[in-house]
Amino acid sequence: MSTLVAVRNVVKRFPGTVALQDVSFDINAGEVHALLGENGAGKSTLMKILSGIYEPTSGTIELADASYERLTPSISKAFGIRLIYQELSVIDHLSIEENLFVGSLPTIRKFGVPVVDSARIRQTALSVLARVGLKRHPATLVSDLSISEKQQVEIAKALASDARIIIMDEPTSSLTDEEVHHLFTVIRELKGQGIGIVYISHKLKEIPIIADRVSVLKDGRYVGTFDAKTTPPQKLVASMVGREIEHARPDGARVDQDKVVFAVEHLSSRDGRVKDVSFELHKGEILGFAGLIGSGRSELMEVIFGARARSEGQIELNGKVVSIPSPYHAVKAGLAFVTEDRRNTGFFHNFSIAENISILPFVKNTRHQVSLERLDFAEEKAFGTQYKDKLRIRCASPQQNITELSGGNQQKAIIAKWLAAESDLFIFDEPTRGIDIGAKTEIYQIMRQLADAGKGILMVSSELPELLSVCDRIAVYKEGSIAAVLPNSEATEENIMHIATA
Ligand SMILES: Nc1ncnc2c1ncn2[C@@H]1O[C@H](COP(=O)(O)OP(=O)(O)OP(=O)(O)O)[C@@H](O)[C@H]1O
Repeated sequence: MSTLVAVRNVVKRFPGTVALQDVSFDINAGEVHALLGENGAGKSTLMKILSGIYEPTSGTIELADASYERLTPSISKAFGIRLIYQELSVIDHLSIEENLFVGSLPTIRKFGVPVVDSARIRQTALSVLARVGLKRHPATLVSDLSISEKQQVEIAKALASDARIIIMDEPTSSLTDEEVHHLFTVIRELKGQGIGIVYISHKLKEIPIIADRVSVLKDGRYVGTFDAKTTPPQKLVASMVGREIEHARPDGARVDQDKVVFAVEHLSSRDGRVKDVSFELHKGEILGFAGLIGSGRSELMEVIFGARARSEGQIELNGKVVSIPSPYHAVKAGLAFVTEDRRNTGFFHNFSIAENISILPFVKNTRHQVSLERLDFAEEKAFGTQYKDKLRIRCASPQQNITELSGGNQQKAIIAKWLAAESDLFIFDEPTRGIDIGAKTEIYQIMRQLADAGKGILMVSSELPELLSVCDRIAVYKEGSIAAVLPNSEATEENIMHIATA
């Protein structure tokens, strides 16, 4: 197999952080090369260097026969390197074919004037959609597609512009099992066509199924490259984390069945997405919500949090009916919501880590409008340092802008924000998406500690093993309502899926 790209001894320093320290990595034509590492290990930084977004501090990048000290986005693009982010970048209000050619519309000259070459667009669109197995008309609006179809559009877009290397960052994080299966079929097709795939994932079980080689980064350093099919997962974990991972299983002994800390009665949303939902949460209990992607679990959490209009029903927190017409009221009432859409609703982009963590206690404890003069900067700094240490947030300092953190560390900062607000009821929606295996366990332990301290915990997850290992009871959600609630002792992946799809 020929080497398409080789990164040699790359170092990347940011102020206060060494993101990559002497890292080498290469990609062959027709292979899937997985990249593993804990949150903040340097995976995204390495990929951004390959895309020409970041300039390495030192080291070289070899493309075919030429060697570069840095790539620019145009060199990277011209060579055929394409990066597909976890949060897809397709444009909803354009059609599939318009998305495929955004920024590079092919033109022809008619009467001496350049006009869009619609025939070529249609022809190329049909050909690349067939390559990714997307059975949709090219004129379909992207807003009408599912997440997995949008992802296929992104891959098709890479193919339409002659990709030689496609980097996929956590491509299965929002897909159902069936969609993952389809994606793997597409990846195998692309391999067969000689395309090199870089596959970033925190899901270890995917590695032997889809990858040929796997490289591991730890704290910005290159650990090694292994055969993806034969290397035992424990060896990969050990090289990635450097310690044994324990799993927190609920024992249920601390659940007080007689004390209800949170109750929802006959809750419905105005838009009909949530239909007459009732449940109770007991002291010390973690209640999980299983269901298919799109079954409406997040919508239920939004209604509870006042972010989606309620038509009927009531909510009780610690025995008192609470009025939650908006998220502001939810915060005031003591609710916390770690949303699944981290980038858009998780944090304030222009704020530091410390500011993000300390903003809610301030909002919660003041009757006044938030104004800069009222902020206590010493307290803010103290909050930042306290939670950075408590949740082991990997950052140069709590004063760093939150957008500079790796995805997983941003998630920890979001959890810190709600812990700092001393909330009473925590809603965790897909809390470990994009989170590494070590940090996942830390998040489960935080959830268990909160439950033990008498806080209510609701957890939505599409990872059934995670729900089974963390939750005391699991509500199976289907088409906007709860179809069944199973105690952990009776719940299995099979019976949950059976109820969710019946
Ligand atoms: N623009 C930046 N400015 C400062 N530091 C940065 C910047 N980008 C990344 N870093 C730091 O570099 C380190 C590596 O981050 P990177 O995003 O590459 O990690 P990752 O392995 O992709 O993690 P994750 O699995 O959480 O996405 C982190 O400590 C991060 O805070």
